[in-house]
Amino acid sequence: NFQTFEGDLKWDHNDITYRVLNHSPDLDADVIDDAFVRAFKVWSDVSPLTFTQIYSGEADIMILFGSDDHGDPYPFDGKDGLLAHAYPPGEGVQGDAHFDDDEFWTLGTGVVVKTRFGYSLFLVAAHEFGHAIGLEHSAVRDALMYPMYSYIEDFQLHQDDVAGVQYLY
Ligand SMILES: CNC(=O)[C@@H](NC(=O)[C@H](CC(C)C)CN(O)C=O)C(C)(C)C
Ligand SMILES: [Ca+2]
Ligand SMILES: [Ca+2]
Ligand SMILES: [Zn+2]
Ligand SMILES: [Zn+2]
Repeated sequence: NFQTFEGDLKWDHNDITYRVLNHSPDLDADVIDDAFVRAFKVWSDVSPLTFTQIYSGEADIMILFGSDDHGDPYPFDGKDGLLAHAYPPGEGVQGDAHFDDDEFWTLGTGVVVKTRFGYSLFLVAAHEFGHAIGLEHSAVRDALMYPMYSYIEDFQLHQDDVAGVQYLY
């Protein structure tokens, strides 16, 4: 029982672009970029969507790290609590994904110790990108689109998530 946004907001094109506006100091820039590539692949593997990184101009999905007030009406809240947020498909800020840089961002795989004390950028990004392509939250506890973060070692997209994206695209 996935949910879409009011009126089934979706992209009117399948070749979606994204741009990483800045990087968190917690991880190397290429590690961050790779986490985003893997998070987009979660969705492109089960839909006709493709995600291409651009390095200038306006992309569909503009990605940034910010803390507290970061230029939109939804300020972050310091360490823990709200980890990130993203807007459903559309023009301008729609489709964009923002990550709270007061969190300690770690890898989605690898040193579990670090992940125990941090949040997996891969898992959080995969959730945010779900919103950015039109999925709202799911009530299924094991679904990626469930509203609460939980660290999963070997991540698998839940059938509920797949049903949602395949319903839209
Ligand atoms: C650890 N903190 C949490 O679990 C918090 N949940 C989040 O920050 C959501 C993102 C997670 C699911 C990656 C916010 N969200 O839905 C963005 O699209 C609270 C449940 C405390 C709000
Ligand atoms: Ca946008
Ligand atoms: Ca926070
Ligand atoms: Zn924001
Ligand atoms: Zn969410």
